[in-house]
Amino acid sequence: MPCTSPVIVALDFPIVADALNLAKQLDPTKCRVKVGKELFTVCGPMIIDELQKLGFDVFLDLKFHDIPNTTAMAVKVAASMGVWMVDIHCVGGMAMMQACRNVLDQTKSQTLLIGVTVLTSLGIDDLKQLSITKSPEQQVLSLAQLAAEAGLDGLVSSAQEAKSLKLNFPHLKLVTPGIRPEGSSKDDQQRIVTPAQAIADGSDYLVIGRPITKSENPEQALESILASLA
Ligand SMILES: O=C(O)c1cc(=O)[nH]c(=O)n1[C@@H]1O[C@H](COP(=O)(O)O)[C@@H](O)[C@H]1O
Repeated sequence: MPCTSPVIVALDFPIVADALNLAKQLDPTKCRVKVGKELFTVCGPMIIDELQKLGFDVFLDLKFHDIPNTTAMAVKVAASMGVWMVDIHCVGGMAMMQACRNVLDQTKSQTLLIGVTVLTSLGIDDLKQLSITKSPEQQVLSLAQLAAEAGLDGLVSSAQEAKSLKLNFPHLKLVTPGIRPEGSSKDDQQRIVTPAQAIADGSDYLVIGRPITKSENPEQALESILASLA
């Protein structure tokens, strides 16, 4: 059965057995899974294969950012593993984003190409330190414009920007981390939104890690998030 759930569970683990143990507690019709830098660095492509065998769509979140050729070749290899979604940093620039778009088009890949705008761990003061004088929302919208022109399939941002992004870029998929159910710890995230609010504001996919993976009962945590969306 294809997955219609908006939830993507971030499998941020340093040990492959722990990641697979968590995945086995989840139903692939009720969520997708994300493999990020920690898990991929420890175990490489085998984890993609294992999760696909369990029936999951996999978002390979390595946030590629390099010169255009290097990034495009990395995206090409990622897509050849049959991942559902892959991401790149929009700040890599137009030529880099276009090179990634072209390589996926040339190989007729179905993998969704998503551009990371402003990380959800960053607030206005962090942007100032980076000599960015725009607000997070203005910066997200500027990068989204470039991503749209480059032909990307979607964007990663906080759900705090979802309303304006959906209004301006209705054809782009919005992937929003920094999701925190009411009362849960903010951890290192700054621009947080509850699951229900994120969906109400136009998010297509909610990336959720610790509120599910660190819960005593991850399956129940996922169920209660899904129930809050119903
Ligand atoms: O690309 C991402 O997935 C991502 C982008 C972003 O701006 N913020 C962000 O938190 N993420 C990822 O989303 C996940 C969030 O995890 P939790 O904070 O535990 O819910 C982590 O795996 C992050 O790497």
